Amino acid sequence: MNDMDDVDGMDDALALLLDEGHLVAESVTSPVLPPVGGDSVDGVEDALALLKPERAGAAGGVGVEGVADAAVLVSAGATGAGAPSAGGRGQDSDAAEGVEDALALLAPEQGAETPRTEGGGDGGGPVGPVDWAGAREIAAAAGQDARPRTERVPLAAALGRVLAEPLVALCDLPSFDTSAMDGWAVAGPGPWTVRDGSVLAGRGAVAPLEDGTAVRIATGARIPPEATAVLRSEHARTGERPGLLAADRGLPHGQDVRPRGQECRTGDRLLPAARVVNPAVLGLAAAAGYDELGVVPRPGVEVLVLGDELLATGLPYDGLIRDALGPMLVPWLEALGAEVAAVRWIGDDAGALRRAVAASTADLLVTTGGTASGPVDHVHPVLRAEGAEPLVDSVGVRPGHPMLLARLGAPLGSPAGTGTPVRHLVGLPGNPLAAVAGLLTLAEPLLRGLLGLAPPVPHRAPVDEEVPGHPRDTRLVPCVHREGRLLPLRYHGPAMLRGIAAAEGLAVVPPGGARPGDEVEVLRFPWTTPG
Ligand SMILES: Nc1nc2c(c(=O)[nH]1)N[C@H]1C(S)=C(S)[C@@H](COP(=O)(O)OP(=O)(O)OC[C@H]3O[C@@H](n4cnc5c(N)ncnc54)[C@H](O)[C@@H]3O)O[C@H]1N2
Ligand code: MOO
Repeated sequence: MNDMDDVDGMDDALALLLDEGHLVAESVTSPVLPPVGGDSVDGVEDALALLKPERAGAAGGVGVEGVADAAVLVSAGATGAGAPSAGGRGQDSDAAEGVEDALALLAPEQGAETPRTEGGGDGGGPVGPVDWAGAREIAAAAGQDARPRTERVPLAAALGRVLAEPLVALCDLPSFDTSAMDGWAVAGPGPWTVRDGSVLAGRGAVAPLEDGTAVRIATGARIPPEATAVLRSEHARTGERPGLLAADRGLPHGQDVRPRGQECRTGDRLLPAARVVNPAVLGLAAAAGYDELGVVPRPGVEVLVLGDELLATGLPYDGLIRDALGPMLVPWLEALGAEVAAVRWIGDDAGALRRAVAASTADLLVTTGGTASGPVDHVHPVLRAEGAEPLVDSVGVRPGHPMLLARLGAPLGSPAGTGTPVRHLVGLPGNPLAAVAGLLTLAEPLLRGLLGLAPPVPHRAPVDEEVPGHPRDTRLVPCVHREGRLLPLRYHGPAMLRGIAAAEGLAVVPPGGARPGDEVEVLRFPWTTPG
């Protein structure tokens, strides 16, 4: 049992906070956490990242902790074969690879910056590894390159959509001179002779008001022609002389009259294109005469979930596990503005994957799993067979580095020639946190581009504590905000979901890590409010 569970009323997210920055050691050695066998490769890399300052002679305890962490990780991996809860088979080889990877990272030439490759590559060859920021730029540009389209939807269906064209006033606002208050419309200086009747909101034309006269008027009613001001009821004196109205203060010309066109004139641009329609925009559009709005069509997305090991329901058994990505990605993609047309469970069948890719008419295909080079990792071979153009093929980011982006040809059976829509495929790694990293690194900028949205203004915040980095790659770490500072969460291993489920976003930790107080970018989740 996790001792955190004992703390009554503790916020779920806070319960996941890292203690004293022991990101790596916590996930491997803590007696209250299950051992994490499969993460030993990443773990060793992370741990060795901690060694670097020590080797470079940096002062402080980080390097010392790093040494301990690295030793713990290597021994955990090496002895893991005998510990069923640590993953059982495969531990020895994981550990060996881990050590090799780790040693490779220590070599000076390996410590060099990941080369940043520009989009296009040399004659369509693999484009990668690309650094994290570069990958996002390529994805955004790929989306922006797609042909802009517009569809008209009724106002009630436009919430959350993106304006495809500027919102232009279809009428003056207000569309007639309007009384801003309940009281009397008056003509000229007082006192005024009161005319019979009342002018109410929503009524048709009213007779002109003669100089020296007044008529009762309601807020929102049309100002009678020739009226010069509105006298509020509470400022009026009546009864001093029958039928005569006076003001208890000066009444400037135009007082409490909203003149026609005060807010806008017909044809004025009220909002630029590419604004997300929120409830206030709907109100403005309605006031300005709109019954429907021209919005950018939601990019159509198909999700192809790969892997023979996946179950749709029930408890894991016999090496089978629950599909965590189908249930997570559909609403997440929709929150990013996509319309998910289908989720298909393809298994590890290369032929089925190729047929699904070839036939799909979606703007974006998102695959999960199968991005690496294992015996049943079919994404790369299928893309090659389909003649797809790789735009990004692996990214300098942890987790998620095998993620990829490719431009696809026309769907099967589509007429040759003009009008062929551009289709893209984002390949997400199978490990769930790695898949989220791919979603936010490649799919989100691509979708924003397809929607005509500019890249978001980066949100930055200082980290509350030391966050270890990878020596060459960016790290994406689940985090929460507390009092303006970012706290990284534990359970951040590539195969884990606990951290991300409690998180408000992913902290973008630069190569080498972040020191307490360093500002880092945060990729906020669509459902978290700015803070
Ligand atoms: N020789 C190497 N092997 C691996 C490398 C590498 O660099 N060299 N990278 C590792 C990393 S990092 C990742 S991430 C994975 C990426 O692998 P794939 O994209 O091919 O994913 P799979 O092998 O299909 O699955 C990985 C892992 O995730 C689980 N998974 C897959 N789909 C789901 C799902 N829908 N819901 C829940 N879990 C899922 C799957 O069972 C595996 O455990 O490759 C490493 N290997
Ligand atoms: O760490 Mo992998 O990069 O789990 O995606």
